[in-house]
Amino acid sequence: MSFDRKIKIAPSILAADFANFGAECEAIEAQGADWVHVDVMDGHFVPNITFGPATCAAIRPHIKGVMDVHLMIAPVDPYIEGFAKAGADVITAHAEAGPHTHRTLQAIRNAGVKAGLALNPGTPVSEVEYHLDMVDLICVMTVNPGFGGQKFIHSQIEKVKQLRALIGDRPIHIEIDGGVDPVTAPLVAKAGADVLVAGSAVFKGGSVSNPAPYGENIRNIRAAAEGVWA
Ligand SMILES: O=C(CO)[C@@H](O)[C@H](O)COP(=O)(O)O
Repeated sequence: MSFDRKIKIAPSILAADFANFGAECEAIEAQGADWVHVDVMDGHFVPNITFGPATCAAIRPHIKGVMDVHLMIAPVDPYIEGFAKAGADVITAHAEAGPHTHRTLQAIRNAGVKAGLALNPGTPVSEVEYHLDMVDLICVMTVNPGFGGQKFIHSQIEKVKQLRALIGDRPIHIEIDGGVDPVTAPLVAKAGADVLVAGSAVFKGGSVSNPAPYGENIRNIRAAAEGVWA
């Protein structure tokens, strides 16, 4: 997985057909998705339950590109190895998931996977300051984690700007997760984000048997985000 700062669209399969994940992953990649974002929730760290490493392993053969696994679970450390073995390219843990973030990031990298750190909307940028040498991605939650289809929290744009200034030239992705659509994508792209996770705004109007809307939705988000540099 090489590093670049081009806009990458990462559809969240939280908004996909849960009975058809493999075909959904193939459909979004065929329609232009750059990464596939996989939301793992435990009903404890967040008030929703999705799936675990077995589901990730099952969908892995259906993903040609990057499998971006977002762990909304606590504790997180006992499960890192399982998600790495399931074929994750990136594993993102939450700064709020436990007291030993540095150890968690070490464990992710030791498992041979790129390490991501997610910040809830109320968590300040200073939380990542002493982890910059340990992260490949910082995920700014622009909704409270747990559910798709929520409203984008605008206060997080300032956080993205602060992060961009803090990161400087380091090869660290800034990922945005929650409420991303063609209206909010340019706001976060301008602030310095490069990976845009979008669930409802990608999957709306389409299906495995009618995937063209996925392509149109992805193109619209990408064009809106890239438009800020035009
Ligand atoms: O992690 C989460 C929610 O916890 C996100 O990945 C959402 O699934 C994004 O969904 P939309 O806001 O784009 O519908």
